[in-house]
This record gives sequence, C-alpha cells and structure tokens, in this order.
Amino acid sequence: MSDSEEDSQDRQLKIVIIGDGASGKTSLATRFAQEAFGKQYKQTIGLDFFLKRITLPGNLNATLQVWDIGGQTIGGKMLDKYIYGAQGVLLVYDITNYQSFENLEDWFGMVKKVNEESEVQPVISLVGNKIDLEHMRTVKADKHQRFCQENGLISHFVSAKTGDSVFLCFQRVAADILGVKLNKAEIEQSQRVVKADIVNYSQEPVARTVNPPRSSMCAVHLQFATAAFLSGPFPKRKEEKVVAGINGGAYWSVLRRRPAVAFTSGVTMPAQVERAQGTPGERGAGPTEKLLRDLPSFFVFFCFKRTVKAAVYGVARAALRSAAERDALQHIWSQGNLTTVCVVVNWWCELAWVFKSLRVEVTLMNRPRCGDSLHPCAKEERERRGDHRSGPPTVNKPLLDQSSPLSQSFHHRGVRTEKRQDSEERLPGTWRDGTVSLPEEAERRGLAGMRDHQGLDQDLGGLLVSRAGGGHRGVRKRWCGFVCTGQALAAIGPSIICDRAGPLSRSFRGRRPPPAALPSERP
Ligand SMILES: Nc1nc2c(ncn2[C@@H]2O[C@H](COP(=O)(O)OP(=O)(O)OP(=O)(O)O)[C@@H](O)[C@H]2O)c(=O)[nH]1
Repeated sequence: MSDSEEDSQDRQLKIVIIGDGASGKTSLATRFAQEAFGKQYKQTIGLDFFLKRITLPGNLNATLQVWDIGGQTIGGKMLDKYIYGAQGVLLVYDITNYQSFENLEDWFGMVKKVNEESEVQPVISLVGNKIDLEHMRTVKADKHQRFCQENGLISHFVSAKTGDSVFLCFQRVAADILGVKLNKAEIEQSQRVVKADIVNYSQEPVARTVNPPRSSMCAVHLQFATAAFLSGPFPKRKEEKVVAGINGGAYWSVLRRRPAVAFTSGVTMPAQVERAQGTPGERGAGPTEKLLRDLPSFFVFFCFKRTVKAAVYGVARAALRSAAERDALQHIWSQGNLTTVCVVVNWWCELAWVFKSLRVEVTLMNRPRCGDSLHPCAKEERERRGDHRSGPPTVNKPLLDQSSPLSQSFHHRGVRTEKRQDSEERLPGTWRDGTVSLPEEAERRGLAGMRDHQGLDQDLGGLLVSRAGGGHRGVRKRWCGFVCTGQALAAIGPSIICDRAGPLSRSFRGRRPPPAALPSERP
C-alpha cells in the first residue's frame, strides 16, 4: 500500500470514556456522535459503543471508536479489559458533584495500571462536564487544573447538554494521538455552543388547559429554582431578592442530587399557588407528588411568614392528606436514603402536624416571629374557624401532640410578641461536643430556654440554627432554625442545609457521624 493510499484511509482510534455514574459519559458520547442529548438518566450497564468520523487538519480522517464505559464497572473484572488498548481516555466528572471528581483518582489509577507496561501511553483528557450548571459548581476550576498539571492531562470543561466544547474535546484527543496540532481558528470553530430551545409557553394554551397542574406547577418550580441558582449559593444575601428564594434553596439541594427531606408544596406566594393550581385548599394531588415523580428527591419547606402561611397551611394539609403523597413521603423517609434536611419553619403547629404524621419528633430552637400583616387567605382561614382576634391564626390544637417537646415549648409562647427583625440579623448558635449554645443576644431575648430540650445531644440527627430575612415585593420573609431529633434524622445523619457559611454550620458540618443505630434501637 502506498503512502498516499494509507493517508486517504481512516485511522481508527479507540477512545474510552470513564468516570463515575451519572457524570455524563453517555451524554457526551451521544452529543459527539449523534448531536443529541437526553435529559433522562439511563444507567449504562457494562459498556456502549459509538462511532464518529472526523476530519482533522491536513485532511486527515479518523474514525473514533468511542467506548462509553458504565460508571458501575469500577471495581469490576472487566474494566481493565475495556481500557486496554485505548489510545485516548476521557476522564469525566460532573462539576456539580465533588465526589465524582474525587473518584477520578481511582479511574485514573486504573488507566495507569492497565498501561503500566505499554510502550505507548494513551492521551488522557480530564473532562469537567455539566458546565451549563456553573452556578452549582462544587469542584473549583483550579483543582481541576492542578490535577491536570500534576498528571500531564489535557484539560476540558464541557457541557453535553449545550454541546459546549464537546466536539473540541474529542477532536483534541484525536489530534494529540495522531500528532496533529490544532490552530486557534480550528479550536474556536469546535467550541460551538448549542443553544437551548426557547419554549414559548403562551403558544401552548391547549397543553396547559389539558393538564394544568403538571405543566404549570413544573414551570413555577423551575422558575424558583432558576431564580435561586442565579442568585448564587443559598442562602446568600442576594437570595432575598428572589421570589421564593428560600424555596429555591431547597431546590438547590434537590437539584444538586442531594436527597432532601421535603415538605409542602414549594409554593410560597398565594398568587403563585393560585396561578399554578387553583386555591390552596382545593388541592388533591399536590405538587409534592409532582416533585416525587420528577425530581431525584423532594424537599421540606415551610415558609416562615404570615403572608404565605395561609397558603402553606392549606397546601401542606391538602397535599399530605393525599394518601399517595403521605405514603410516598413515608416510603422515602423509611428508606433512610436521605442525607439532607432542609426545613424552613413557618408555623410550628403545622410543622408539628406534618412531622407527627411521619412520626418524627421536632424541637424548635428559635421561636417563630410574626410581624407581617395578615394575608387575606389567613384571614379567611381564621374566619372559617371563628377566630376574630388580630395577630396570627390560632394554633390548630387537635393536630398537635400535646406531649411533644415541640408542643410544650411553643404552647404559650405567643408567636406574635416579637417585632420584625432586621432582615440580615442572624442568631447562629454554636455546636460543641453535642451541646448547642445560643449567643448572648438569644439569651437576652429569652430564647435560650429552648436549647435544653431533651434529646438534643443524644439522638440529634441534624441541626439548623440560623435566622435570616429578606424582602420581595414588600413581603418580608424569615426563617428560623430548629433542631430535629428522632429516628428519622438519626438515620439521615448530620447533614443539614442551612446557612452553610454560618459558624454553626461550619462547626457542625462533618463533625458528628450519623449514629450507628437509631435511637430507638439503642440499649
Ligand atoms: N445539565 C446537564 N446535565 C447533564 C449533562 N450531561 C449529562 N447530564 C445529565 O446527567 C445524567 C447522567 O448522564 P449520563 O450521560 O447518563 O451519565 P453516565 O456518566 O453515562 O452514567 P452511567 O451510565 O451510570 O455511567 C442524565 O440525566 C443527563 O441528562 C450536562 O452537560 N449538563
């Protein structure tokens, strides 16, 4: 065969893609080979193949045989065989999932082991995927770069979803294998970003009418989430400007694939409730159910603000009255696969009721404060119950377990005594050796009594003591921290979403391993 004949033939290159499950390997291969992207996660069992022919500078054709290796193969017997003979390796991780980055050591170790005795080493690229989720990044770019420098890897940040730099990533590896140099223009050309489709909802009136709860609810939720994401890490101060920022904060955890205990509707503004689902009380299959269907997990959210309390009140009760939802909640709860508790307290009796229905004991650390004017929904609710006093709606006593610490601590504390606080004020407690201390200020306000609740340092599963406020459209919102004790939280472990920058949070995080046994199982 003459030289020219050989040149005109395609070069076959074996490229393997490895990395943790769900880091986006299949998506990258699909984006590269088929220009497509699927939102649905379908685990790759074993491996999959893709073929794509590309032309490199100098009219050099190459057929890339892409081996998409399932994330679960790590530790399996076949992995070394899959990697063997690869000329190119893409080490993929998800920039929003730190664990997937950490685990690259193992994947990389495997590549090194397989090639220990090879004369020709593969070209290896470190690929940080999902850069469309930059706002959720947990792996800093400099960590990525350091890993590249230390190990002589090519660095890439890509998004299989938007297509950003995906082609370039494969092209670069192929070019390096074949010793071809890409010039600046070629690199820029390959960096094409595929823009997401813009959906014009107003042109889809029929679809919305046919299935209003699903589509509109989803839209509302995503809107919250996006707003919160755009505003930076929860609960940064900017979050105050966001509609339902706190709510979005819960999504923050959900969409980061951290299972979160979830509650209520995720709806904060009565207007949004109405727009999304009709009036709160009318709900049957509520949005919780929707969340359960569509998200990897769901969240608990109680907005601590009287203006929306009525909405939450109606929604939470209606939602959880749906047996299916309650069962689903209990199912998830009982599975013990929850790692995060994200609860923003509103109305303690409501909270007590819901937790009670889940048989979880909750102890509040701070008392709720109310200062906002009563929302019409709340007024209606009060009138319906024949309560004509001013101030917050009365406690719904029948729902409470009067003997619970929560109940006792709040029974006569009057939630309307305190004036509105400065929106940036925080009263973080501290956590040391299983004991919670509240700052002097808290003592002065008579909040300290609450720290002594039984079980606090025993079966404490999680802790959240912080309070923040904000305003949106003239509405003040606030959340207060509390301690959850009991079986469920013990099972969950100490991971709590709260003010992650707060001293309490910092000191708490990672300090206390989940109890080995559930409290009830202890001798
Ligand atoms: N936002 C976003 N999501 C992505 C991106 N790439 C992949 N995903 C999503 O991440 C999930 C997992 O993607 P896969 O490509 O199936 O992950 P994988 O690494 O092949 O997983 P295994 O088959 O288990 O090894 C899917 O839901 C994808 O839609 C991306 O660039 N951006």
